[in-house]
Amino acid sequence: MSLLIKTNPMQQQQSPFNTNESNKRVVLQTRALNLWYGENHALKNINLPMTENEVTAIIGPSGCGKSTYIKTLNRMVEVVPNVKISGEIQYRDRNIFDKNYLVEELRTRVGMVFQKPNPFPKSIFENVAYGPKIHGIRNKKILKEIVEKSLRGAAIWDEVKDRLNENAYGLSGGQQQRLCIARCLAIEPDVILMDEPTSALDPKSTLKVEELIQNLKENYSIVIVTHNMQQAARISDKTAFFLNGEVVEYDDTNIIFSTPNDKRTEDYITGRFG
Ligand SMILES: Nc1ncnc2c1ncn2[C@@H]1O[C@H](COP(=O)(O)OP(=O)(O)OP(=O)(O)O)[C@@H](O)[C@H]1O
Repeated sequence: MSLLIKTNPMQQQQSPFNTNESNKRVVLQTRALNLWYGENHALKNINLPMTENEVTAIIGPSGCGKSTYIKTLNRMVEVVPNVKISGEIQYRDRNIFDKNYLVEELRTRVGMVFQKPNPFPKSIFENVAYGPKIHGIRNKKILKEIVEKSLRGAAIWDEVKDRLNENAYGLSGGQQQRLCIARCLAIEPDVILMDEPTSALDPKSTLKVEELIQNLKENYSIVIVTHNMQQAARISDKTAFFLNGEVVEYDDTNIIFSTPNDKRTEDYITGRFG
């Protein structure tokens, strides 16, 4: 059967047929998750694993709950008034809703990169050093090392190494997004959540960030919300298709984009709706 959307052949080689590879550990496990904004039942009985050192794409039409779900994974969604949540999300061996699990602690492990690059109005250096400083690191030499390592990790070091003291607003949009990824790496997360990280970028910057995501999965587990089907097919290992607050289908990306189980998935990825 021919592929509906071209997927990355490397990923097909790594995980040819199924999602139940015993060698992949689950880093975040969602069980029976429901979320309401007031009366609006936005997430309905979500059960999803997020696998270690893989990219999981969350796809689906506007308003289906993608952003809500990803923001639930690091409890950002709870800043919205009148949010009610039931169910469980396990990060490694802990329930993230456990009263004894501090939100700040969770967010150092589960970092987030937003749709629009949002650097602070500070120097490039200070943007990256900000998180470590908040965590009490004051030693200049250590901070310098963290900043360099994080900028290298976000594939932007060579472009900014001679202008670390310049304001981050002077960078291009694509550079700003990679800087925000560096800022996220500086707190040494385990999981990186990305909410449409390339939607505000031009095609060239998008490609750079996509390449970066592919490299980052060696050391991190990544969850990415994207409206871009080609992007999901290119860079993710697993894909979850959301519709009306429910997960219609979750599987290896090459299966979702070639032989999906559910007609609604096929209709969506072939552009029949959404
Ligand atoms: N802060 C909020 N307060 C109340 N309702 C909200 C809030 N954010 C989202 N919703 C509602 O929750 C549902 C899911 O929205 P969400 O933003 O998660 O969808 P999405 O799939 O990310 O959409 P898009 O692709 O357009 O970003 C929608 O009905 C939306 O109106």
